[in-house]
Amino acid sequence: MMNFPINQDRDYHILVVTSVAAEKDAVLRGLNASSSFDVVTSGVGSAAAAAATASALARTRYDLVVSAGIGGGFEGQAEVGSLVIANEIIAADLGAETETGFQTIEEIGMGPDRVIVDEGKIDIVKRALRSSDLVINIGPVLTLSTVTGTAQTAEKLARQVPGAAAEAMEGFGAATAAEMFGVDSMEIRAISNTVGPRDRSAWRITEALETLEAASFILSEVLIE
Ligand SMILES: O=C(O)c1cccc(C(=O)CC[C@H]2O[C@@H](n3cnc4c(=O)[nH]cnc43)[C@H](O)[C@@H]2O)c1
Repeated sequence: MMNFPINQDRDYHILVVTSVAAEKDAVLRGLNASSSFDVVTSGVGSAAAAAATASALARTRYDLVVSAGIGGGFEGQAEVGSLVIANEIIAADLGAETETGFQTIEEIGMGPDRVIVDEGKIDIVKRALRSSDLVINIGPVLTLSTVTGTAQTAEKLARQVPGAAAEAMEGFGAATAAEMFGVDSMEIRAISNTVGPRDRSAWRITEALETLEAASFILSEVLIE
């Protein structure tokens, strides 16, 4: 079994941030009481995720923060039931509206619009997850304040971030808090729905939570206990 390149002197300690209790429960079922992980529920949105992450990091030393939950998959990039591992965690609606269109926070010179995930960690997780039945996609995961509800917005976001794999609402908040504490972060999203016209009845939440549980089980196995 492959392991993170960790400090062998002590346990590697990971904080998992989920938005709602059902996601936390799925992660906990998968982790099977592993002592290397703490799982918290932040509430929905980037601000809640940042606050919960910072609060946990201020109390306890962690080596890695993982924003985990269900998410929307971009058509042709991540199908319902698959798992997305973020290589970039992007604040896709943080910026300014201009006469010529949306400009990101980075484009208007107000700070970075993304957190780049360490490639080595993605590789370890990806290889571990490959031994499972899960369908894995790696790509940018967008953090939005509003769930996309039209084909037009889905297309706009796909143009704005070529290769965007998924969208959710917490990743950038958790990753920014982690960065401020000098801690690496990742984001994993189990795809419950396709990004596009709103149809909440089509969300496959049970299937996505099963994917999240299975991914969490494998994550717990790639760590040294
Ligand atoms: O109703 C339930 O049983 C239930 C169980 C687990 C999770 C939920 C949520 O509604 C989670 C909200 C959470 O999901 C993310 N999400 C999911 N799909 C999208 C999307 O298409 N666009 C943006 N975010 C999405 C998001 O991170 C929310 O915080 C309900």
